[in-house]
Amino acid sequence: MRESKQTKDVPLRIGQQMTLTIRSLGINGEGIGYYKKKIVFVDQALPGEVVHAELTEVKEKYAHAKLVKVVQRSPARVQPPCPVYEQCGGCSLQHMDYQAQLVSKQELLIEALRKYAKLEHPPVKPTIGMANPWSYRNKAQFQVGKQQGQLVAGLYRTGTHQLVDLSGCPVQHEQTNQIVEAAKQAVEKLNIPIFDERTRSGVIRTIVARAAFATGETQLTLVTATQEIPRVKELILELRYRLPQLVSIAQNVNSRKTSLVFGETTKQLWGRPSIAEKLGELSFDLSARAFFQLNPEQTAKLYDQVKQAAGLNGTETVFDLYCGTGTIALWLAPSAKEVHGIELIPEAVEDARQNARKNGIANVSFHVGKAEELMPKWAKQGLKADVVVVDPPRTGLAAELIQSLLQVKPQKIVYVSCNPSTLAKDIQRLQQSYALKQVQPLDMFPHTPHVESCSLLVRM
Ligand SMILES: C[S@@+](CC[C@H](N)C(=O)[O-])C[C@H]1O[C@@H](n2cnc3c(N)ncnc32)[C@H](O)[C@@H]1O
Repeated sequence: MRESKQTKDVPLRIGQQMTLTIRSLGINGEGIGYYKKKIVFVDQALPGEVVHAELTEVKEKYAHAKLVKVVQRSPARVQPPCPVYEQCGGCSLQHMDYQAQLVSKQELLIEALRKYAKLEHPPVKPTIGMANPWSYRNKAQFQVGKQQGQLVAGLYRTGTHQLVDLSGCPVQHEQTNQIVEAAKQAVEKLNIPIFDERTRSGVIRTIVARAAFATGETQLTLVTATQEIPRVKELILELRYRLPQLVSIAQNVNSRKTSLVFGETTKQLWGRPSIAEKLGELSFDLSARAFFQLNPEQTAKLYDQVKQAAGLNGTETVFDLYCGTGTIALWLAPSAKEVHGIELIPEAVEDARQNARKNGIANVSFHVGKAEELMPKWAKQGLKADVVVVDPPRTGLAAELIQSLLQVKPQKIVYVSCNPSTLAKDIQRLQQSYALKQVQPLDMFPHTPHVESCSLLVRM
């Protein structure tokens, strides 16, 4: 179907079919085309392709469409290897060749910096990818349910309550897949009831499997709606028989009506309360609920980029803002005079302090609070940084923090971002006193549209 004059002033409607040329990739991995100047996001369409698409949603400024047919195919189009790729929606770029994914992530950053930071030639480097972009996730956190009498474990299809079975998920590490399968089999064999959200009856809600890549230790946590698990002793024996490499079996109790996975109470059913993991030179004890980055191989590369950008010589005071469990601070501490971290969540700060003790690192301190409140307060008290690392959530930096950075003027700002748009908007504001020297994209989650980057801003 060609764009015709006939339809020029007729509003678009759901169900309408059209032919579009896809110009670029959107932040959620959809192809972007234009129909009479209106932006149309087409799921699973790739840049350079000509596609037939059918509108599924029409808004004032944009529309969404589903792909009906690829008329002209991109050379980057590949057959997605995962059998539930369409239903799951987690890896929405699996239909794109991996090298092309890396290029598109670099382009997304360039586009965002052109649009919001008004930079004609943003200094964005090629994306650092993975040699093997599969089996990279160290943790599976799968809901369980019954479908046609079968026990399934996986994730809900986006926007629905339909569970997609993720047996053998190709981005999960082999060990986490094995743990999930064995846990399913053991629960099924012993007839332990699965939690049913509608009736709010049953026991098992979620299977959480974690593997420590550096040490090979593994951990299983069963999240239950009830305090007790029926036949728990038999269950432990079954799990140990099926998974001889397990180091830790825990139960977390979550009886609330909530979309949060974990409840307040965790009980150790068998083995050690935590597993040992290493990242670079650092050691970690990971308890059932402890946060740890999901792709350790890329995390180490990201932190090396942060270190390189910070360019420390041992004399600097560094702030690690939005520090989580303190891993960036600990990565930098041996090269700095001192590092101070700020993080909103008290449990994460506790973990950060514990991680510092475990690694014998004394020139760090971690503080609970909002970065935008503590940093100006410290400045008033005379504590200022030479280098500030920020790693905010998707929303980017708080306006008060940007203001404080512009007042205190540290020599360097190293900005770790998971959202090109907010990064570019924040850089636009910081540009009055800082020059953007480089942006290094890094692929933390291959086959997903997630774009992580590390940028260096230097005081002018
Ligand atoms: C992207 S994570 C940072 C992770 C950490 N740097 C790492 O590498 O593991 C963002 C963190 O910022 C924290 N956070 C959110 N808002 C904050 C605020 N206003 N001040 C300080 N921390 C905040 C979140 O709790 C979260 O741990």
